[in-house]
Amino acid sequence: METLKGTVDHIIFHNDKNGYTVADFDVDGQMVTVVGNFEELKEGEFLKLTGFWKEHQSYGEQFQIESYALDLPTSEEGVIRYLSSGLLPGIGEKTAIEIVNHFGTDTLDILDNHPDRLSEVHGIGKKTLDKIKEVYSEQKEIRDVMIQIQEYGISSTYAMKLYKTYQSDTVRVLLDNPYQIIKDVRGIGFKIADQIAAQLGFESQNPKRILSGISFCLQDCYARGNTYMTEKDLIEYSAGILGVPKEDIEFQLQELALRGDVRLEFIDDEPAYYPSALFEAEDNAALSMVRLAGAVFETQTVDIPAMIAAYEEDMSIRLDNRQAEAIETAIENGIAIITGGPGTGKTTIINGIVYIFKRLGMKTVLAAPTGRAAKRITETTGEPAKTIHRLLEYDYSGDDDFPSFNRNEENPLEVDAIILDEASMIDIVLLNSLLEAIKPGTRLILVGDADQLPSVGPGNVLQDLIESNVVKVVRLDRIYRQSEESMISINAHAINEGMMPEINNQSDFMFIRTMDPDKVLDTILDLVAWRIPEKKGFDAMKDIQVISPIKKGKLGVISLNKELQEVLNPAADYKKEKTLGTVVFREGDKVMQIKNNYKLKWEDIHGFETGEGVYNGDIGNITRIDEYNKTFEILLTDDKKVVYEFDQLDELTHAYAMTVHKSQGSEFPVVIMPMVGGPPMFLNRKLLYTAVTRAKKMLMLIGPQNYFYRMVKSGDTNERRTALKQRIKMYGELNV
Ligand SMILES: Nc1ncnc2c1ncn2[C@@H]1O[C@H](COP(=O)(O)OP(=O)(O)OP(=O)(O)O)[C@@H](O)[C@H]1O
Repeated sequence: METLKGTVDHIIFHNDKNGYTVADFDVDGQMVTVVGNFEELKEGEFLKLTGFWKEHQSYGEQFQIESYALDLPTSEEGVIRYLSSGLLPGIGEKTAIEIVNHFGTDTLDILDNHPDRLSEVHGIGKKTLDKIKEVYSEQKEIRDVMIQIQEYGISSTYAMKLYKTYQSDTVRVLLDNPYQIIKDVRGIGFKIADQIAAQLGFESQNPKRILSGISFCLQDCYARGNTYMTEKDLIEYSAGILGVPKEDIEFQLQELALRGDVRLEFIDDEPAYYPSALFEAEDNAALSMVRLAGAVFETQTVDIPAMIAAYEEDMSIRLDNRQAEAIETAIENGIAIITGGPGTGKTTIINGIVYIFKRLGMKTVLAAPTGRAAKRITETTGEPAKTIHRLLEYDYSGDDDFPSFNRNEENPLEVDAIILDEASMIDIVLLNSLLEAIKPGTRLILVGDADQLPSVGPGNVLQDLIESNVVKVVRLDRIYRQSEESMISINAHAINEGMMPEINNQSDFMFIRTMDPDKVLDTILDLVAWRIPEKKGFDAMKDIQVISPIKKGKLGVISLNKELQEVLNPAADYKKEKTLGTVVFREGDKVMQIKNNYKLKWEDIHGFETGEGVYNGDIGNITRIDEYNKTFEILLTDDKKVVYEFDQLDELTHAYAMTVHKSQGSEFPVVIMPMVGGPPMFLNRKLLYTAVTRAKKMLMLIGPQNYFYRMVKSGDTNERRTALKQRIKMYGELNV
């Protein structure tokens, strides 16, 4: 390792997201290029850099920075360069020389301790002096704090993040409770805070450490979809992570419960802990469910069979008994659940309910947990559907994990009925928010496929509701989309029942058997880029979607995206590119929005319509990268043009391939999926069933057949620890 001392002369490049910076650095008048990760670097700063020299293919010799610290120059020449670097307002080279001529090597000491003496120098008036004093003292504070925290061995990147949050309080906060930074500083989790604490000399049995470690374990539990952890599991897990005796965990758990951070409950006679917010969500949701389900509607005056008959006539179909029962149940009850596999008529029933409610003069809204799903429902029903976040008027300023909404108990939705499609995707927190905004007398109809993967967020909502036996459930079981040539629906139903489907490569459900992962990859690339577009006329970008059960590895989404980009949109001189970390975004790329952004503006390219809101799962193509304005232009599949700033790039990912979880709620003409091996916890029947049901016209599975077989036979090993079912039963029995 070497050290360099000098002034930041010019920042050539800075990536706001990961801090990657390239700069010209002035070492005693000699310019060198330095590269490294900086939270924020200012031109003019004097730094001590530690790192090593390396040769870059195109740019020659560069200094790669491992760590840095703010420092001060010692030579007169260095001080002149430092003062005139632009860091201090009103000081150019001429004034800097005059200052140093006057004070010599004491200059910085004068600035630190007797800044008023600067007025002795010709050309520095009161205004300039005041400004210099202000900026210099800010600089000094940053320098002092940074020097102090870096002495504890905290890396420069974290040191700057900490300083930005706490400023002059940084050291005090760190010494008092380094675990506090997990809550306050974005991007710092338990593991980093724990390392910092160790460097500060915190013992492993320090109560603050144990409290924070338990919270981390609980958080990890709900990141896996559970709402609680049994006491036994939580103690074992925490003791393992923290490396302390179980008794220490038990003791601090009581402390957390006393503080109200966690909630102790007995579930099936076993003690269990919830993060308090999740307990509230689950318990409130259960209570609201029971209350809504208990609503009685006067429907004697409504001739339901006649209304159904009118709908049948208008649509020229004949509903089967279950379908008719589904509509009746929705009309007669406060809550109804309508569940069924693909092609069993869920959309047909939604249309029927909307049709009848309209005739009854009822105000009805359609909603879905994701933007993609809402869009699809709008397309299939012809009725406008909203995301739940939109419906409830999401408050942007809040925390994404526990969102707050303008529609709530005090300001409920003024509607007569809410139909929620893709209900399997709703998590417990969002369900609770929705229920809070529903006033008595409003009907709630949940439509979905209970056999699909549960929500990404915590809870197992749809299945728990069904199993509670308190809410009315109708299961649609007859498949209508079953024309002779369509094996996708038939096979999806077979998979769902744990039976090996019939595979006949003449149908729309195909399986290509290949053992070698390299071959699987080659086949996918060949199919997407050439064979399917040429032989079947599907568009490689628009119609074909590759999905994968995994993110990492050769057949994971990250690698597939790189490979598919290479064949579908290779680099070319005329295509501009922008790199984010290791990902290259290129004009022409297929990309996907990965979070809901309700403020992002769009413009319909066919008309003058404009609006706001681009949703998690929206797909489009990069049509333009504009280096000058630092923007990206994206054309979404529904012909909306959206302009992103460069610093919003982390809201996008390539969409040549996506995970099965991400594909939930969307459908594609052609779906291609590699078969990969892995634990049944992740690779199970539900996942396969969800993947298969994404395909509308053609499905191709590629890989070893035994992986396929294992998934079909694996059953539902994805059991989550949730207690919505038990709570609904309990409140139901209490007759609240
Ligand atoms: N009772 C019926 N008689 C005749 N055709 C029906 C009947 N019910 C549904 N269909 C037809 O079956 C097809 C599938 O129905 P629908 O789209 O409502 O099912 P779905 O459950 O919403 O499917 P998916 O979840 O796969 O989108 C449609 O073409 C629909 O018109």
